[in-house]
Parts: sequence; C-alpha cells; structure tokens
Amino acid sequence: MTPVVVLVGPPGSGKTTIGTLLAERLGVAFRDTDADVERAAGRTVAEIFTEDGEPVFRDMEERAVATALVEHDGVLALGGGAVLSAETRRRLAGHRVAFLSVGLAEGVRRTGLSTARPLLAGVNPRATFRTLLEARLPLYREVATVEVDTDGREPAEVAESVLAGLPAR
Ligand SMILES: Nc1ncnc2c1ncn2[C@@H]1O[C@H](COP(=O)(O)OP(=O)(O)OP(=O)(O)O)[C@@H](O)[C@H]1O
Ligand SMILES: O=C(O)C1=C[C@@H](O)[C@@H](O)[C@H](O)C1
Ligand SMILES: [Mg+2]
Repeated sequence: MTPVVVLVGPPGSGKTTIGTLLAERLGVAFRDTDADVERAAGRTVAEIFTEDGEPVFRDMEERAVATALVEHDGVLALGGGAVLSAETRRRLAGHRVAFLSVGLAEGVRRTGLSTARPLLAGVNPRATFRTLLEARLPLYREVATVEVDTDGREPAEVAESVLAGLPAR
C-alpha cells in the first residue's frame, strides 16, 4: 500500500484542510500523523511537548510516519516538522509528495496564537515562524514531487493544483 499523496508543509499551510478536501474529492480516506501520534500516546501533541519535550515527540512522529506510509492508501498529512527527520526524508523517496507552501504573513495569520501548536505558542510567533520557514524550506523541497503555493488561494483551488500536479494513476 502507498498513499495517493503525502502532504507536507509548515503549520497553517493547510495540510489538514486540503487533505480532507482531496480525500473527499478522490473518495479515499484521510489520515494525519499528528492524530496518529495523539491516539498512540493518549495525549495531545501539546501535552507531549510539555511533559516529555520535543525530541520524544519527534521519535513518536518518525514511527507514526513510517507506519502510515506502509499502511495508508489514501491522503496522508504529515506533521509540520516531520521532514526534520533524515530517516523520514529518506522514507519519502519514491512517494508522491505535495509541499503546500505559505508565506510568513499568511502563515502567522492562519495559525494565530493557538496553543495547539506548541512551537508557535511563544512570545513572538512571527519570528518563530520565520526561523522555522528558513530552516525547513530546503527540507520540504527536498522531499516534494510538487510544490503548491497556498497564499491568497481558496482551499478548493489549492486542492485542484495538487491533483493537477500528481502523475496519472
Ligand atoms: N488556502 C487557504 N486559504 C485560507 N485559509 C486557509 C487555507 N488553508 C487553510 N486555511 C486555514 O488555516 C488554518 C490552518 O489550516 P490547517 O489546520 O489545515 O493547517 P495545517 O497545515 O494542517 O496545520 P498544522 O501543521 O498545525 O496541523 C485553518 O483555520 C484553515 O481554515
Ligand atoms: O511544525 C511543527 O514542528 C509541528 C507541527 C504540527 O503539525 C505538530 O506536529 C507539532 O505541533 C509540531
Ligand atoms: Mg494539521
């Protein structure tokens, strides 16, 4: 089994929103590795970050991604930081991977001050988001087979572009 498409991108790029739409459009299931980690741990992502720290979360995430890549044949969204793992990037080779990109202003606006995103919950979410984008852009691009800009575009439009960027099945 292999996912129809794997979605990567920073927080607020629309992985959950676009992934849900795409799955509906294609008549397949949607799966999100953040939800997989939460189910396996019986805790929210924010609780894991607070109680055990980011490295523990990244280990759990790496395992969740590896499992989902072999188990899931629908649309798969990865956590925003999943590409930080070199092992995960290696595993993504050969998969159809769409990078949903978002600019700094729009990304910060979309994620707001939600405490559900522990990495952005600090005092200066804009600076944190900028650093995060700079560090991760090359990693998203390394794994992506298609890149779709989501800035100022409706979710339905973005979903169409992802579909158009996939090779025929
Ligand atoms: N193309 C878009 N245009 C406008 N708003 C959008 C778009 N895509 C997503 N949003 C909004 O941005 C917010 C974040 O979207 P979403 O939760 O899908 O992002 P995500 O990539 O899954 O984030 P995370 O990495 O935190 O899980 C939501 O409120 C959603 O409605
Ligand atoms: O961008 C990130 O590093 C994260 C994104 C979310 O999807 C969660 O996986 C978690 O909040 C970390
Ligand atoms: Mg999401």
